[in-house]
Amino acid sequence: MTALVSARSLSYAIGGKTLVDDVSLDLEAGLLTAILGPNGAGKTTLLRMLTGELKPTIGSVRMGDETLHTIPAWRLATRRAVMTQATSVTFPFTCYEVVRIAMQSPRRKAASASAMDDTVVEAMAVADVLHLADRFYHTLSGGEQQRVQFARAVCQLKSSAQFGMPQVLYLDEPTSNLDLRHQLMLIAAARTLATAGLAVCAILHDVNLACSHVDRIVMMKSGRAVASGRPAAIVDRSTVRNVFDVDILVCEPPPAGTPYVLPFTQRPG
Ligand SMILES: Nc1ncnc2c1ncn2[C@@H]1O[C@H](COP(=O)(O)OP(=O)(O)OP(=O)(O)O)[C@@H](O)[C@H]1O
Repeated sequence: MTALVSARSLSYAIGGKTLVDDVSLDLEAGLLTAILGPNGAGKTTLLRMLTGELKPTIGSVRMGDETLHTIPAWRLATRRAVMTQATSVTFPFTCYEVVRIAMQSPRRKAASASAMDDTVVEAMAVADVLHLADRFYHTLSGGEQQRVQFARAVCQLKSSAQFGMPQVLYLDEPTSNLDLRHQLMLIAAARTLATAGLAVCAILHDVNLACSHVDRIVMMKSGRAVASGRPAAIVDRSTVRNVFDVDILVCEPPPAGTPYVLPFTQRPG
């Protein structure tokens, strides 16, 4: 399969500290990839290089046959969307307005007002926030705000689909504030988007959720990718112990797409 995004030998250093060290990965259309690892492992720094927000100190990111940093911002916005960890909105926008902002690309082909509304409504329905459309964003709970941000990212890509370019969706800890049902809903929505042809890349902390729902996992520790591949191929007792310093009691691969609970115990000493 051809990679939509190809990162080679990415390193990022600041103030004499190397945050990401020689990481290579491919993101392919149709696949949901999770980046896992402990706090401070370099996951967000890696994601920010993949999205183009940070320029690697060493290495390069290619999107299709172009180098990421040569793609103009307006065109990049039609090809990749990013849901960041926390997004505050200063002005008293409604949720509908927060999602609709994602459609306001200056190079967007003219669309009728009703067509715009349809895309916003569709994205809000995917994130289960349609019932919050008229609420002020700043009055929502953390989990509700997170789902609105997911809708915003989905809206950005759906409204750019008319350009016919391959698209990538990046999600930085998209389930961190969500209840169990909405965690499963969001990961299922991400999977549906991947099945529809997007490359989806999500930073997750829930190893269970990743094992049962994603196609590929990249495990990071201390800035390096220490394992990558299919969940069943790389998530075992020794990898989890090495990366998270936690012993797994049971590690049975679940049936595809089903949630399950993996009992953990803290390593003694
Ligand atoms: N601008 C910076 N200057 C110095 N250190 C930084 C800077 N940005 C991040 N770091 C450090 O780099 C390391 C990696 O940060 P990063 O946010 O990529 O980790 P992460 O794996 O996403 O962690 P988390 O799971 O906690 O979100 C952390 O130790 C962080 O404190």
